[in-house]
Amino acid sequence: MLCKDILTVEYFPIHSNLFSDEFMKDLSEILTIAREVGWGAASLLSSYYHGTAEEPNLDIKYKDNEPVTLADLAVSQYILTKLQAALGNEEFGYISEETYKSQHGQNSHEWVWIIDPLDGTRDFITKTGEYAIHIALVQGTRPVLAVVVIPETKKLYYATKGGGTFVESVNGSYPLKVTANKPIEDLTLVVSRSHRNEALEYLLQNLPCQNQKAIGSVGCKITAIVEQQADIYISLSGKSAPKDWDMAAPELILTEAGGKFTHFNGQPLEYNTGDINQWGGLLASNSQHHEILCQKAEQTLTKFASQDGDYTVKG
Ligand SMILES: Nc1ncnc2c1ncn2[C@@H]1O[C@H](COP(=O)(O)O)[C@@H](OP(=O)(O)O)[C@H]1O
Ligand SMILES: [Mg+2]
Repeated sequence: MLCKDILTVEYFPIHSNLFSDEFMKDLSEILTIAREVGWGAASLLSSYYHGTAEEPNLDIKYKDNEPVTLADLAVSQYILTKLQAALGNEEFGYISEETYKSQHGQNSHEWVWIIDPLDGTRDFITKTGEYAIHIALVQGTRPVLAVVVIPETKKLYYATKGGGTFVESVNGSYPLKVTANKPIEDLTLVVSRSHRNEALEYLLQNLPCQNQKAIGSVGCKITAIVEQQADIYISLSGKSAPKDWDMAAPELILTEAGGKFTHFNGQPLEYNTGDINQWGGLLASNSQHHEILCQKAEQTLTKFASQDGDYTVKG
């Protein structure tokens, strides 16, 4: 496992030309750092999950109705400290779920790390095992590098823009590609266990794919798709919305494996725009029937809105 201390890694400059050879070399060096940080973070998070941490008490508090534990805070600090020690603050900005304040708005750096130290905190607390660590590097508004770690399966997924998706475990590292050859009725859809609302329930009941299962954490849902245990993920905001750190890393892991991840209207997701919320309907798939499912989701929501005048994607 790659868990060696990265504090000694030398600082190296970033080049703004995304597809130059020099940049690709730098991106692969940055990926090595991000993977090491991912494994280290997984080991720390797992120690809280299994009660072997020095201070295993989770001290659960609630912020905007979402639980936050000492594990979220400790892992956030670990990831930020390690990345900043290796890469500095001059060329990179850092957004972590646990340090972000809504008044921060848009980070002015071209290169911004977007970090969710513990995605699926509710599942972490209720011990379903479905929780993940997300680390994404965004250039402008789009992800170029991603690491998603699932501590309970001891698997780390990584992707770079144009470089494909890989899964790493004690057995080594393998490329992952999704395949698509099922009729729409046979697709398996994964959805949140704990963030559901009336509009989402209505949508789920009216989609052509009725094989549906609840999984905690966006990272766990998306990796279920790249592992071909599921085909589609749908997210629909209500009074609150998922955030940039929930989506940025999982999105690149899926799209580099051949999947698609868009708003229901087909538009790509954007990150670090100044509004950290990912409002509206999002559909992730292994690419098959993506457009038709997006259309059906939009039509179904329009029908729902005509029956329930109160519904809007923000409220
Ligand atoms: N409607 C919503 N409002 C706020 N956060 C949401 C949300 N839907 C999903 N999320 C966030 O997305 C992550 C995965 O949720 P779920 O397991 O329900 O799919 C959680 O992140 P955190 O655990 O990092 O807070 C959760 O807070
Ligand atoms: Mg999250």
